[in-house]
Amino acid sequence: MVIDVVGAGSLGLLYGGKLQAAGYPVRFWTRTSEQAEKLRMYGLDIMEQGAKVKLLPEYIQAYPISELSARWHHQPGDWLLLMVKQTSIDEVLHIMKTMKNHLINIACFQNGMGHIEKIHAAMPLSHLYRAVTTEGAKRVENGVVRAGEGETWIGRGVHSTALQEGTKGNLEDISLEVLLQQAGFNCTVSNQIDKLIYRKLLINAVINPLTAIWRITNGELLQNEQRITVMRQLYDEAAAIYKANEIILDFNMWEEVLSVCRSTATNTSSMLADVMHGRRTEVESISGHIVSMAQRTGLTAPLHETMLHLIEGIRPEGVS
Ligand SMILES: NC(=O)C1=CN([C@@H]2O[C@H](COP(=O)(O)OP(=O)(O)OC[C@H]3O[C@@H](n4cnc5c(N)ncnc54)[C@H](OP(=O)(O)O)[C@@H]3O)[C@@H](O)[C@H]2O)C=CC1
Ligand SMILES: CC(C)(CO)C(=O)C(=O)O
Repeated sequence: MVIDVVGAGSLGLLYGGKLQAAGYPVRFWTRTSEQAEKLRMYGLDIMEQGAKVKLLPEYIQAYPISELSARWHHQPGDWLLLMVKQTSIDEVLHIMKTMKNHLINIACFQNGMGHIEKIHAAMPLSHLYRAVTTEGAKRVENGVVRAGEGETWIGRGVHSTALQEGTKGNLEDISLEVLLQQAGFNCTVSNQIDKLIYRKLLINAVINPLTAIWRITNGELLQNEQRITVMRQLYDEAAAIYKANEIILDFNMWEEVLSVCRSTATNTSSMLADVMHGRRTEVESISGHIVSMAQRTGLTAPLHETMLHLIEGIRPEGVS
């Protein structure tokens, strides 16, 4: 059993680190040789609930992504956990192009939408799984902090590679579920993964751009009426677009949005973190996706489109 973790950032280090700590061989694939070298030299600290687990350097397998294809052909992995951001998907797929004729079990953890179609086009023989998680991971010097223990759901969305009932895919679902459970994640296989993805998309589309524009934590969104009014307007616009696209969510989504703000009150949203570090954000796959969904059904999404332009407009200078 070999698990490849592509992208050794917050989520990659948390999942990869905990899988390795549970005894599964993990290979980390990093963007730079420097990060791979550092992991091999210092090991990896995983901090959760005030305790620290140290993965010793001699047990760490970390390599630059440029070596993925050659090493994978020499020793194929059983699972590939794709843990880069939406903004790095094209680059990673370009690097993986010599692996396109292989069947690889790929679990995709990205927030936002649009990546599965791209990955499917580039890796047509692979089995693609969507993963949604409410874990909170934060990369720190030589390690990662599990900021909030959440839930992880995995499944095959309707847009993923079609698999017939009873084929290997179902067994693979279970095996990844078990691996993640043994590593200490609250993980379930879901046959409603698309619903969960759309649920997360709506939450991200309301919370992320506003926290990034106002530079506030998720909890601070609820601290005055003006903020809640704009959140509600974004929510209502998205809800109408979901309805037109026949996406029915069973949950009371407005309550869910408020509840996520409360349960992650002290979080810096991922979009705010990206803006503050001058990185590209995932806004195109979040607000941009809501705009595309509106266009598909002859609607408009003026508020989400404005969010898209406001966030994209922060680059290239950034905001100090
Ligand atoms: N963090 C969290 O708690 C959660 C994150 N997510 C989602 O998970 C995804 C990953 O998020 P997160 O871990 O926070 O992001 P990070 O930015 O912390 O990690 C992404 C990692 O990918 C690396 N990377 C970029 N390009 C490449 C490449 N070409 N090859 C290999 N590695 C590459 C980056 O390297 P470098 O640093 O060198 O640029 C970085 O280490 C996002 O879509 C996010 O929305 C979902 C739920 C929770
Ligand atoms: C749920 C939320 C808003 C938590 O911070 C998130 O997913 C993000 O920051 O991207």
